[in-house]
Amino acid sequence: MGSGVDKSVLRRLPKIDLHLHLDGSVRPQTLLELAEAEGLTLPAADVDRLLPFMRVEGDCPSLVDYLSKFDLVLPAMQTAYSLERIAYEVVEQAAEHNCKYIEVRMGARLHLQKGLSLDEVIESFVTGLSRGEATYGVKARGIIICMRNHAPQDNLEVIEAAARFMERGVVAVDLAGPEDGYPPELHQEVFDLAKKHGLPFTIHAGEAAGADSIYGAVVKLGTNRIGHGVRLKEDRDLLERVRAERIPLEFCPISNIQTKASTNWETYPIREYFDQGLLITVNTDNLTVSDTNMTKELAVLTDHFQFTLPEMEQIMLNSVEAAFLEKEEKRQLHEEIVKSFAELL
Ligand SMILES: O=c1[nH]cnc2c1ncn2[C@@H]1O[C@H](CO)[C@@H](O)[C@H]1O
Ligand SMILES: [Zn+2]
Repeated sequence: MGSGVDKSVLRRLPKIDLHLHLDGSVRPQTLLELAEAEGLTLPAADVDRLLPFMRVEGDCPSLVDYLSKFDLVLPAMQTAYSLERIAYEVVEQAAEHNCKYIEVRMGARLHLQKGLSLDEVIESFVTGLSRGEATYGVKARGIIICMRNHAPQDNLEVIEAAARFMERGVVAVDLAGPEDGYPPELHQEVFDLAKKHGLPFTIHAGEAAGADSIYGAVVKLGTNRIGHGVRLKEDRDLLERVRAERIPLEFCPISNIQTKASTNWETYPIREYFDQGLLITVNTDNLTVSDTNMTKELAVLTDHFQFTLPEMEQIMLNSVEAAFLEKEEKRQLHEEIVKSFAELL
């Protein structure tokens, strides 16, 4: 198997990661230090022993099981200092894999447990991203997540807060969390408000639930992008519409297998969708929880799906098209990707 792409080349390729959760990407060493400073109890006192509690190991039965991993880190993400630091370190980790542009997402309401306001949470987050961008030269923007299991009323406040940061690094909003039992339509009003503010959005759909969930996101809510969308092939008409409208799919291969969006690589539809002309992008989802990075994700493409370097370049250019950036910023990013690939090929 494999398409003969040299693994050392994969790390050096220029990359874009559009689907990356802040709380799923905390370094274990950072969690240890934050817990120590804040007097929080952890199940282990060193990195090696802590890691199994932070990432999915072996078989993970479902998305709900996967999401339980986030309970461990959230208590240590309740201060301006920790949010700023973790955001900065996500940019640092992206730089290690030659990412040129990343969109990092966070559920603002998950960080209110120690008295921070929504605005303070978002402020700390975008400050960390900009400090990371200034240090590492990785362009970093923020997406603010509404949780599907939170009341729409609470999510309306999240949208209002996100809108106040549109000039300071927030480029979009999202809907995440447990998919079964929480169809996108529950939050129709929330995303209508995002539209009113001119805030684009992406919706997690077609990961744990089927094509109905993607239908809700695309047809009812009018989403700009789809988080995952793996199960799109269950509705051929909808697939055709997503293709024709060039609605990007944010695939996260390693996470998608862990959460059982597909049971194995044989049934994972990335090659099929790519060849059909869907706007496929490849992303990490959660660096720590999924024990991944962009180099590993690209290795999956060569090892299991025989993607060639020019095809990987196309995937990165799809990400440029899908990015929540202004036209001129996209033009520059496009140029940078093409130039770096030309130097490496
Ligand atoms: O793959 C995913 N699907 C759905 N929800 C997710 C995924 N990864 C993380 N989160 C959820 O988003 C919250 C904010 O980052 C996390 O706390 C987790 O509940
Ligand atoms: Zn996600």
